[in-house]
Amino acid sequence: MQTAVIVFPASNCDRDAAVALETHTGKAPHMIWHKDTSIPDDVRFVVVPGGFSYGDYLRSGAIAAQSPVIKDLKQKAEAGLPVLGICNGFQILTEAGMLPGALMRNAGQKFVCKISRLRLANAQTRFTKLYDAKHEIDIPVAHHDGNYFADDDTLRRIEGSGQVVFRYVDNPNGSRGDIAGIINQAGNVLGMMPHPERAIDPLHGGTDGSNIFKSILGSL
Ligand SMILES: NC(=O)CC[C@H](N)C(=O)O
Repeated sequence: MQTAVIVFPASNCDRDAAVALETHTGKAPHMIWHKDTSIPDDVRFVVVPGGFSYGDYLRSGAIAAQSPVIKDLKQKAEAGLPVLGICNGFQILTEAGMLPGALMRNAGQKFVCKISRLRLANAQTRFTKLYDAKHEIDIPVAHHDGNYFADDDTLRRIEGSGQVVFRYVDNPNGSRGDIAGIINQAGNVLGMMPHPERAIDPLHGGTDGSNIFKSILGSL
């Protein structure tokens, strides 16, 4: 199955995302430079990877959200293409208006780099259906702007419609509602601050991230 990773200036988790996709599909993804204006039609799943696109200037993800390829990504996502935004990728998807809310500076003002324990807030999405809803999972985080914010109305709406997918057990960044990951209303765009692509091999210290890739790829 053909997948793709979008690469921005100063993406640094694009290779990890590519390894995760190749591990789960047996096929190398297309690496799509952000200046490309379209995503090839054979692509069935896109990862917007982590990193420090444009040096995190202005706001993390704000400049990358204006990249030419985002227009086509938006159109294809609206038509149903599944998209996973990881860390800086999540920031880019919120800045592009593809997911609600914003990622602000961590409450502690420091970069946080550790394994975080997550609860499944919704184990029935296309990205999480292979998880046991009762299990907690360990996935690494590495960010300075992971403090999820949404206004009260938005928060009520996403909580009410099952769009909160992951919550931190031990909130490392001050996110409202301990939110670590959310999905769009249509259920095909997931954004999360933790890095599932860094938890797919026992050599990573754990494989709890694998089921995200298996769930979404298995749904295609
Ligand atoms: N690992 C990442 O993607 C980091 C995201 C972003 N640059 C931040 O520090 O918040």
